[in-house]
Amino acid sequence: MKPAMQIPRTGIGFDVHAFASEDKPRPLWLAGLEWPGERGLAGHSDGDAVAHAAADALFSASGTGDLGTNFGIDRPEYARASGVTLLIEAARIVREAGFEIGNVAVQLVGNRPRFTPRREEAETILSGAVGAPVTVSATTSDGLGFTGRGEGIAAIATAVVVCV
Ligand SMILES: Nc1ccn([C@@H]2O[C@H](COP(=O)(O)O)[C@@H](O)[C@H]2O)c(=O)n1
Ligand SMILES: C[C@@]1(CO)OP(=O)(O)OP(=O)(O)OC[C@H]1O
Repeated sequence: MKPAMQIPRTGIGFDVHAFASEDKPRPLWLAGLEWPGERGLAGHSDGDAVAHAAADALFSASGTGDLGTNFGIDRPEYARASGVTLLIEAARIVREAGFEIGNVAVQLVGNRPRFTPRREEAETILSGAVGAPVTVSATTSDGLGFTGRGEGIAAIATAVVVCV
């Protein structure tokens, strides 16, 4: 007998982190990579907005909450946590809830860092963390808004999961 078709579920995630103030410098971690010479992002964790948006899209698709409910800032173990660590844990939670992950697509919005030269490196690391393809694109906001003024970085993500 033909098995019933599993209808895929989509999810969405969005995250923003401000650049750290100059008197409290931090390294930049974004899309699972360190970016030497670039201004770091503020946050309880390492501020990796790309990894956070990807994790939130996975939680959204699987109905397993969001970043705050799974990794709240009241949890000292997540202080300075890397985005890749959070993404690995997010994928584990999603699979434990009975889903397989199809893919995750993320777009970062910001002037810097110039992302394209390291896109493949980032996609390899993030795909390894999720255990499914993660693609990342980048755009500026044409000089407009907080990303255009260089105050921070935004990332938006979608994910597809299937109940197994
Ligand atoms: N941080 C960024 C932003 C953009 N790119 C690349 O530049 C292309 C053009 O960006 P526009 O915002 O002017 O459309 C974009 O498609 C990316 O390939 C980048 O590498 N890093
Ligand atoms: C990741 C967490 C937890 O360390 O902290 P932040 O680095 O501040 O990141 P954010 O995207 O604001 O939200 C979720 C938090 O729970």
